[in-house]
Formats: sequence, structure tokens, C-alpha cells
Amino acid sequence: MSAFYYRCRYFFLPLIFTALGLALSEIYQSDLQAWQGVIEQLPYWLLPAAIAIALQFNRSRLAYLAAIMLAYYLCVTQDLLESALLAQYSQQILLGGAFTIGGFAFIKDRGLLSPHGLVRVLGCGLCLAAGFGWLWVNREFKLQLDEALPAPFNMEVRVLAPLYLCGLLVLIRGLWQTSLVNSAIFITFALWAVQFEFIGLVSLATSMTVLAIIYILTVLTDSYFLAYRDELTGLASRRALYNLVLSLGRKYSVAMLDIDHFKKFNDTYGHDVGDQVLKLVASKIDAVRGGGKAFRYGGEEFTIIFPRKDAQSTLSYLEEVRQTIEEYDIVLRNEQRKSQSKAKRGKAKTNHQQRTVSVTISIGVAEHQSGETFEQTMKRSDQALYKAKKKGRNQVCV
Ligand SMILES: Nc1nc2c(ncn2[C@@H]2O[C@H](COP(=O)(O)OP(=O)(O)OP(=O)(O)O)[C@@H](O)[C@H]2O)c(=O)[nH]1
Repeated sequence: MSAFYYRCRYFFLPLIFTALGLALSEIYQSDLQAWQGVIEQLPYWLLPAAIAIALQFNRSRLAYLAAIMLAYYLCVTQDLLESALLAQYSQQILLGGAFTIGGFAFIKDRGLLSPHGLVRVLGCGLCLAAGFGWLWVNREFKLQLDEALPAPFNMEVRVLAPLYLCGLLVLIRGLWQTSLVNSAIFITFALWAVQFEFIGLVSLATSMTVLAIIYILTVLTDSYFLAYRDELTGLASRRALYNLVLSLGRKYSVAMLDIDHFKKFNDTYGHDVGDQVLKLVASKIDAVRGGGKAFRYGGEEFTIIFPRKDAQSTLSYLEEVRQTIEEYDIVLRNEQRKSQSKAKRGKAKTNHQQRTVSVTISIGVAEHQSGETFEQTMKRSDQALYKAKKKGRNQVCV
């Protein structure tokens, strides 16, 4: 997986979905007029549903964002604030709202009705105030700022620059700390900024509907990942393995893989380095060919299931995985770097202080036999693994 794809992976689907939603609503604008009443109702139902689901799964940032969007939508559609007032302060609302959304990219989910929740509400108020304040300063001191700053920094640029800067920071945050929630926050930011350009209730309702659906899908997908993905390695978890087992036919093979002497490795290099190695070994196991599906079974043990394959035909693929790991020189991140001063870090770089380590794995494989349960096949692959360990490790046994 290229580094670029890895960083952007959580952006693709939400962005495609958003672009598709907006494009379709623009293309079929005239047809949608007939459905205007229904479309305008959708945010009233979907945004509260998004709040409830986000709270249920402890994604308070998305709950806040859905609540803010709902409040704004109510203000616009139900005349909670006079439309003349909304129009007069539209730039302030755009900027204050953007700062508020941006702020959520830099905090953690820490509950809605908790002391942290109160701090967040205050934070939202401050962000909104910052938006209003920025425009007030620019209008109040327009002449002085025009004189003091070079020509490119005219009023419009001064107003919009913080918006773009904030958007850039939210994007960088989303790419730096990749997660579905962070990409949902970036899309909220983008839609918030864009919808001020498209005046009209249908386009606002479409944006809000798209956002609500993204929030709901984000929470559900994130929770699915939590339940079925191993947090450390990113591999499918044991729970996912037992889910797959339900759909296996009669013909399949089970391989058990175990890192050799990992206890000694941990004792020598420390648990953190052990974690790094587990992650890298997992990524090599995940790349297994031949239709194999990899899982972290627990600790330093992994399982690969080969649907519709007998044990003999899995051997070349397993041998390939074993060999790749044996030949892989793992470059360790220097954990001391974090605590080193910049000067010392530079020195470490010029001294080329990079540690590399390598590990090996043992593999046992067994194929399913008629009348056997999955657990019995797995037990036989475990026995084959034991055989591989006994024979000197770093090998595949049937
Ligand atoms: N760093 C790290 N270590 C783990 C993790 N899970 C299990 N381990 C360690 O893996 C080691 C497993 O050791 P053993 O089961 O004794 O086996 P081994 O040392 O690999 O020896 P053989 O399997 O006989 O080659 C233990 O020291 C565990 O603490 C983890 O998530 N991170």
C-alpha cells in the first residue's frame, strides 16, 4: 500500500459519497423540486438519528457536529433567527462555524454530558466569538489595515484567509491522524464552507442530509472496525475469524503462525519494540497470496484461512510468507527520538544510528477433513505448529 493511499484511505469513500450526493442533487435539481417538501424534512429526522447513534457509540465529536448542523438548519428553516439577521452576519457565521468545526479535529471524544462536554460547549462559544471578532476587527480597523498591509491583503483576503488556513489545518490533521471521524470532520468543514456559496434551501437540506448519513455510516463503520479489527496490527481479529468460519465450505485449510522466541525478543528489546515488530510481521502475513485471509489470533499468534484449498497447495504461499519475514530487516523507530532535543536528534541522524532487527516464524497447517469441526482442524494445525517448533523453528510443517 503506497504511503499516499495509506494516508488518504479514509477520505475516499466519504468524499465520493459527498460528491455524488451533491452532483446528483444539482443534475436533478428541477426533478427534485417536486420532492422539495420531503428533502427539506430529511435533516430533521436524520440529524437527530445521527446524534443518538453517535452518543450510543461514544463518538461525541460527531454528536456535537450533528447538533450544531441541526441548530443551524433550524435557524434557517424555522426562522428561529430572523433571515435578515442571518444574512447580515453570514460571513461571521461562516467563519465562526468553520473555527468551531475545525476545533473538533483537534480534540478527543470525551462524552457530551460530562465536565469535558461543558468545556467543549465553552470552546464552541469561543470559536464562534473568534469568527465574529475577526470580522469586527477587520471592519473596525479597515483603513488602518489597508494602509499597513500590502495590497494583496485586501478586505476579502483578510476575511477568507483564516477560513482557508483552518481548512488546511483540518485536512493536515485528517491526513496525519487518519481516522474515519477525522475525515468526517474535514467533510463537514468543506460542506459548511461550500454551502454558503449555494444559496437555496434544497442545497442546504441536501448538504445536511449528506452529512447526517456520513455521520451515521462513520459511527457504524468505526464500531465495526473496533469489533472486528485488531487494534495493534490492523489485522482482522479472532472475532472476525469465527465469523468467516460460518461461511466456509467443506474444503479449506487452516494455518497457525507463531513468532519464534518472542518472549526473549521482548525481554531483550522491550515491549514497545515488540509491538513494532508485531505490526510489521502482521503486515507481511496480511500480504499472503493464494486467497489466504489473515487474522491475529492473539498475542504473537496468527491464523491464515485458505478457503477451497488443501494443505499441500498452501505450502508454497506459506513458505513465501516465512521467507519474506526471515529476510526482512526491520528498521526500528528510535523511541528515544521523542524525548531528545532537536540538536541531539540531528546528531543521531548524522551518526546514522538506526537499529535493525529480524525475526522468524514457525507455521503449522492442516486441511479440513470430513466430519471434523473447525476447532478440530485448528487443533491439528496447532499440532503441526508444535512440530515445526520442535524441529528447530523457522519452517512450515503439515
Ligand atoms: N510486545 C508484545 N508482546 C506480546 C504481545 N502479545 C504477546 N506477547 C509476548 O509474546 C511472548 C510469547 O512467548 P511464548 O508463548 O513463551 O513463546 P516464544 O517466546 O515466542 O517462544 P516459542 O513460541 O517457543 O518460539 C510473551 O512474552 C508475550 O508477552 C503483544 O501484543 N505485544
